Amino acid sequence: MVCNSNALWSASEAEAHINQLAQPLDPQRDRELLPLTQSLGRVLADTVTSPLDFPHWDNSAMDGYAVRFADVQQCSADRPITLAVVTEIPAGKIPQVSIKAGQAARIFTGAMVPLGADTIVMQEDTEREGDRVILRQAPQPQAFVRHRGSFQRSGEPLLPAGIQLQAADLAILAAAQCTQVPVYRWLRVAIFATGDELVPPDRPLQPGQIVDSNSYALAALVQQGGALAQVFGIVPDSRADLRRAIISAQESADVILSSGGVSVGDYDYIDELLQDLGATLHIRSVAVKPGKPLTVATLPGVGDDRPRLYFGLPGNPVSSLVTFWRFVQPALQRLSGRRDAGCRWLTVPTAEDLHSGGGRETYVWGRVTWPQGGNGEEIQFNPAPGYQNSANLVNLAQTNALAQVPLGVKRIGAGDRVKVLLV
Ligand SMILES: Nc1nc2c(c(=O)[nH]1)N[C@H]1C(S)=C(S)[C@@H](COP(=O)(O)OP(=O)(O)OC[C@H]3O[C@@H](n4cnc5c(N)ncnc54)[C@H](O)[C@@H]3O)O[C@H]1N2
Ligand code: MOO
Ligand SMILES: [Mg+2]
Repeated sequence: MVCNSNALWSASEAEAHINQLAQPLDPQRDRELLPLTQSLGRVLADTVTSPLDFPHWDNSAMDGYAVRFADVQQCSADRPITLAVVTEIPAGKIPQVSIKAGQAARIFTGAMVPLGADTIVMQEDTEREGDRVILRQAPQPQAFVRHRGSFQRSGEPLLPAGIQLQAADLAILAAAQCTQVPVYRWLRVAIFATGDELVPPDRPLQPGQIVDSNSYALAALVQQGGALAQVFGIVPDSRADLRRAIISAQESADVILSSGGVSVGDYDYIDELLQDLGATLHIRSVAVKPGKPLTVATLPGVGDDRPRLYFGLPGNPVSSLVTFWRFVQPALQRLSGRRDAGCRWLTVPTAEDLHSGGGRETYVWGRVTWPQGGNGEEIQFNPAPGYQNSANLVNLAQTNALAQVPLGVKRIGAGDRVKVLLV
């Protein structure tokens, strides 16, 4: 089935349509429980609720003395107050006595505040004489007490579903004794490269041949994005081989990425085969440069009823990566259950003039650089030096941003601000 797929889509229309097609994994069905130590980078499938109050009990934020505020509120340099130190409470020990009028407890950071005391005085503000402590200034009431539940109450949500777990999140899960973490299963992404001219990197090149570099870039991007890359390798420009590759990808993956074979050449078979296989073709070309031929289709699931999302990326190495960054990456994030799915844009000055033909939204590849020291430099975009051509992967190395020259704009001058996609 073909649905308005012959239109030339604008980038934002294509993005919105892909967003609708990319339905997230099911948080119930598509989940696994993982040990905490294996959950870094995975996407939380459920809200995690705190089983505990944070802090778990009133405790001291300082090394010093636990006192009763009523005893010391009047004290000053002229009227120092002396309290009897009746006990010592290190961290991890349960206070053995409660503090009565005229008494104090020696206490350390993280230790439980004893009954009777309500205020901590840091030791730098005290003088110790034997088993007595002298105060010459009044503390604030409840000073340096970290109260039970003041950070978070038990039963309240600690972490929301859909976040990609980072170091600080693991710390919270550990503190909440959540040792088995509910995460979305890996999203499975099949990748294959099409073209009779392609060979793997370890084969001697014959005239007319080039190395399949796209498979390596795409697999790396899929892995970086937190999905499982299933690399199928090189498929020749043959209908039968391509058909077999698509069917086996349909059996094993949630998303299928191919590169090459989506333009108008006699050996560009992808769209025709997708139609033969019952796919719905949504998008066939987008007004972006590089990357105009971009096929987006849905295929029926094999083995389960989840539709497979198919991206036929253009073969040119830069086009293939740029369309991944602009259209596939946010879709994979969304499919993986991420609540923050989407492109990350920033507006920064460009260090050099940027050019476009004006007929397509154009992406200039390069680097956003951050100032190294506080010497007044600004964050800026630097286009990659050398020839910006969709077949030139040499100057694509170390790209971390694509500057967007909007449709109809032919030049953005050095020093002017430009919208960049962080990749
Ligand atoms: N008559 C027209 N020709 C072309 C158009 C057009 O609108 N009309 N569009 C051009 C644009 S723009 C692009 S981008 C390419 C896209 O072509 P395909 O997606 O069909 O890709 P192929 O033809 O298979 O290959 C294009 C190019 O890329 C090299 N390639 C392919 N696969 C890989 C790989 N895995 N690793 C590295 N390099 C690869 C391939 O050798 C070709 O040089 O179409 C234009 N043509
Ligand atoms: O879009 Mo093609 O990617 O210009 O070479
Ligand atoms: Mg072609």
